[in-house]
Order: sequence, then structure tokens, then C-alpha cells
Amino acid sequence: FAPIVARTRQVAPSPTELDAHTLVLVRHGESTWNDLNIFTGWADADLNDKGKGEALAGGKLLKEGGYTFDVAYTSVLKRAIKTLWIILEEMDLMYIPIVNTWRLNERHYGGLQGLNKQETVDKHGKDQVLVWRRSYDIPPPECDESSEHYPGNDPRYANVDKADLPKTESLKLTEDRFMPVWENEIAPAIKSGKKVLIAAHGNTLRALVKHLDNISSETIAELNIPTGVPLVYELDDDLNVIPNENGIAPLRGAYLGDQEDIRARIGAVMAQTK
Ligand SMILES: O=C(O)[C@@H](CO)OP(=O)(O)O
Repeated sequence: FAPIVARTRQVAPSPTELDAHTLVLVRHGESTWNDLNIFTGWADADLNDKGKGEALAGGKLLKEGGYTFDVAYTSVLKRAIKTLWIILEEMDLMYIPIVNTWRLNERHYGGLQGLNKQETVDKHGKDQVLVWRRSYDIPPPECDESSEHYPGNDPRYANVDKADLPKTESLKLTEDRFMPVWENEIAPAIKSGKKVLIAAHGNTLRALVKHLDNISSETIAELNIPTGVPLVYELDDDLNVIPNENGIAPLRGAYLGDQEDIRARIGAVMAQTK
């Protein structure tokens, strides 16, 4: 596949210049279902060639910026896992431990999984679909237990308590199931001095930055995260964000790369339902 050439300069501060904890977040590169504009959620859509190129470009930016990592966290979905693998290979860091957790999965899209986003707008109206996509605490309709999209039918979740497996999730429910792994594993790892990379999904990362940047439930509705772009946070010892002047509000961490291009890519995520 063709790497997307990084015509970019590094904008976040060099990690060596700051006495702080560096945390890097990256949403997976474009998937086949992103390209087809299909609600994905916990469906295991693969990266497409563009997505692989985005992941490679993200890895190059991190390498050029002098970043390094001690441990990486990702979901149990291949678009995030492969994004992580591509980045770690590019950075020559394939030896670091990778923790895969279902708690980092994309938000479960319930009965919308597998449906085309624009066709769903045509059927239910733009406002309703925007509520399902971006409201904080209103989940989409549930999928039923006979559905291929019900995680209870997927062997990869055999070890998860059925009561914890969603049939749909709002951003709030996504946050509720993600936060335990943040509080119990990731935050302690960062505090102990480990440099952490998280390769995850649009809505799990929205839940995380909502927490890191104290973003309100109203403001988070407006926030979209582009695919494959490293988002760098510097955190103090209590894991409060040290604001970066290049942060695109309400984020106080900064995306690595060409800021104009990144803003255009954020707009494209928003425009998936018109
Ligand atoms: O389909 C999905 O699972 C997500 C991420 O691709 O979409 P949206 O941005 O609409 O929440």
C-alpha cells in the first residue's frame, strides 16, 4: 500500500523538553466500513489501504518526533490492532507489551451496526441520527440477542460476564465501561513512569479526552476525532493535562502533523451524515 506522505512538521513539544508524562492516543486508520459509510461499532471491519497508509504516516510522525513507548493498549478489533502493529513496526518497537481489552472497543452501535449512515438519515432524519451518533447519553436502538452483532454470540467475548456485554451504547455507557481499565491499569502505568500509546476508536477516544480535558456533555457532541493522527498529551504527576498551545479546542493535547489537513479530516468525520 502507498504510505501517505507526511508533508508535515511536528507541532507538539518534544517529550524530552518537558518533565511530564507523555500519553499518545491514536484512532485507527480508515476501515473498509468507514469508507462505505457504515455504522461499525463492535463489527470487526478491517483497515483498507488508505487506513494502512494513515497508520504508517502516524508511525513516521511519532518516530520523527522522537517519541517512544513502554506499553501499548488497544481493543480486540482488528482495525485498531493493525493500526498499532503498523505504528510499532515503523517505530521499531514491536517488542513492547500490547494489552488488548474489549473495554477499549468502539462504542457498540446496537441496531444501527451494519447500516449505511446516509440511508439511516434518509429513513430517520438528520436530527435523530445526530442524536444517536453524538448525544452524550441517548443510545441507539438495541440489537437483539439473535443478531450477529450481539457480542454474546462472539467467541472473543466468551470470558466477559454476559451482564457486561452491551446490546447498544451511548457515549456515556462507553465511558462507563472504558473508565475501569483507565483507572485500574492505564493511569497507574502512566503514573509509574511508563510511556503509553493507546490505539483505539473514535468514540472510546472521545470518552477518554472528555475525561482528560474536562469536556462537558454538550461540548463533547461537537467533537470528532480523525483517523490515524497521533494526539499527544503531556500530563503532570496527577495526570492533569499540561495544555499545548496547538491544541484544537476543547482539546488541550495536540495532534501531530499538518494542522490544516487535520482540521479538514475532522470536518469529514462530522460530514458522514448530512
Ligand atoms: O461507525 C462507527 O462505529 C463510528 C466510528 O467510525 O462512527 P461515528 O463516527 O458515526 O460514531
